[in-house]
Amino acid sequence: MTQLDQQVHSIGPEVTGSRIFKFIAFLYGIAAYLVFFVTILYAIGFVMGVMVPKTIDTGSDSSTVEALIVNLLLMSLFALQHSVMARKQFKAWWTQFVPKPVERSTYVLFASLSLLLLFWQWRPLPSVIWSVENPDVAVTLVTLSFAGWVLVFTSTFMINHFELFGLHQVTDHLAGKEAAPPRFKTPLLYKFVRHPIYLGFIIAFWAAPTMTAGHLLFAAVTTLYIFVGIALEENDLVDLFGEEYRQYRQRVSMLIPWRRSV
Ligand SMILES: C[S@@+](CC[C@H](N)C(=O)[O-])C[C@H]1O[C@@H](n2cnc3c(N)ncnc32)[C@H](O)[C@@H]1O
Repeated sequence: MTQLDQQVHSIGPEVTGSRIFKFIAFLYGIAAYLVFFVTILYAIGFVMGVMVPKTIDTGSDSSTVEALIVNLLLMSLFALQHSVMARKQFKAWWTQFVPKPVERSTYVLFASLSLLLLFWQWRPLPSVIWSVENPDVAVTLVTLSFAGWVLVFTSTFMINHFELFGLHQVTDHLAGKEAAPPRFKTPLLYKFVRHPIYLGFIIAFWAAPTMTAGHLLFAAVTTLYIFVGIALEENDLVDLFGEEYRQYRQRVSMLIPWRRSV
C-alpha cells in the first residue's frame, strides 16, 4: 500500500461519521457559503460599477497587452476550476481525499476564491465602446442588468439554492441523513428555458449603459464560457437523467424562451 493509499483509507466513515467531524463539516459548509455570498454580492458591484472599492473599470494602470493577458488568465483560471471540478470523473477522484459531505462546499469555496482573485487582480481597459446618452435608456439598461442578477438568484432557489451551494449536504450529514440522489427538476422558469441562471448572468453582464473595452472583454469571454459550460453540463445531465433530459432538451429552449435552437 502506498503512502497515498493509506491517506485515502484514513478518510473513511469512521472519520466522517464521527460527531466532531459532522460538526466541523457543518461549520466549514457555513463558512464556504458565507464566502460565496460575499463573493456574489461583490460580483454585482464589480460588474455594475457600484458600491465596491474596485470595479471592472478601476484598478492599477497597465498596458493594453498586460491587461489582456492578465484578464484572460484570470478568466481561464476560473473557467478551468469551475468546469474541471464540476465533472463526474474529477469528483470521483478527489472525493478520495475530500470527504463527500464537504465536496460541494469545497467546490463552492474554490470557485469563490478564484473569482475574488479575479476581482482583485483585474486590469481595467477604459476605452469606451458605447455610452448611452439618453437617461431613460441608461436607467433601463441598469435595471435590466439588476434584473439579470435577480434572475440568477431566484433561479438558484428553483432548483435548490442550498444544495447548489453545499449547505444542504452538510446539514443532512450533521442530522445523520443519507445524501439524497440528484433529482431532475423543471419548476417555473425551467419550463421556459433550460438555463435561467446562465441567462441571468448574460443579461447582467451585457446590459451596461457604458461599455468599456474591459467590460466587453469580460462579457464576451464569460458568455463564450457559458456556452462551453452548458455543453459540458448537458452531457452530464444526459448521463444522469437519460431520456428524461433528452426529451426536455427537445421540448425546451436553451436560453431564449420559445426559440428551440438557442
Ligand atoms: C450552476 S447550476 C446551473 C443550472 C442551469 N444550468 C441554469 O443555468 O439554471 C449547475 C447545477 O445545476 C444542475 N442542474 C441543471 N439543470 C438542472 C435541472 N433541470 N434539474 C436539476 N438539476 C439541474 C446541474 O447538474 C449542476 O449541478
